Amino acid sequence: MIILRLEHVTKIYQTTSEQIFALNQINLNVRKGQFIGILGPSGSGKTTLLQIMGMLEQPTEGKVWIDGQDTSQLSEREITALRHEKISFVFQQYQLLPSLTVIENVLLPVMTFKKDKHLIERAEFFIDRVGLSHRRNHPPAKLSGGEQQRLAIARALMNDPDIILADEPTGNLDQETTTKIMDYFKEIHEMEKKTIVMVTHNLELTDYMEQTYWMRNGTIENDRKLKVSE
Ligand SMILES: Nc1ncnc2c1ncn2[C@@H]1O[C@H](COP(=O)(O)OP(=O)(O)OP(=O)(O)O)[C@@H](O)[C@H]1O
Repeated sequence: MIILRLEHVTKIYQTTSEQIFALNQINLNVRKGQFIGILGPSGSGKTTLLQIMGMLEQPTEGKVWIDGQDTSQLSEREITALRHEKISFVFQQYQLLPSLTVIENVLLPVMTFKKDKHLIERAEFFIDRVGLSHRRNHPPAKLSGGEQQRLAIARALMNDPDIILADEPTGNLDQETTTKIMDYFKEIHEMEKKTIVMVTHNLELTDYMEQTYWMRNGTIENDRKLKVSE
């Protein structure tokens, strides 16, 4: 089953002096439960692609289908609701709220700090899952980079998304911490059957991925140099 489909997606950024074709006629199908990697040089369009997949940006041309829904037909409000229901993000810079504690950051996607026992238990479950129970009431600034990214992964699981979009999630981490974080992604992929799309520069991470694509100047191709599952 196709969970994410891009059809002739083009994204043009208009600056005062030029038009930048960040994406040029991208066609891509992601199957439910797949773990795919997007690789390519700086400026090739990887982040733009991920943002369009997550409906944070709209394509200039073309369509994005999420779980069978043509998102071009949706209002802003419907897009927000669909994103909340189906998608979570993990970023290179973690994007945690510094004034909140670990547990409050995990509760943020469900927008509650009230004493909803079920949600608090759920947040505690994911905090435990990423090995941060002892840090429950600490602010993110007290955590290491790897711990902050584990917290971001716990937060990403809170709304039980079908799709996790990760943009260079290990870009700020050393090799050992990178392996730990990738093991969490592997576990989420295998045990929770989440679909994961990960942008990375790190060729070594492709061992974790079932399929990889290579981007160049806003176009995408199956990476034949790397492992392809089909
Ligand atoms: N908001 C914007 N306005 C104008 N141009 C933009 C904007 N966002 C991205 N671009 C341009 O679009 C192209 C693709 O950028 P994008 O960030 O998607 O590449 P990337 O492959 O993720 O790069 P990196 O690996 O360096 O993060 C680049 O030429 C970039 O300068």
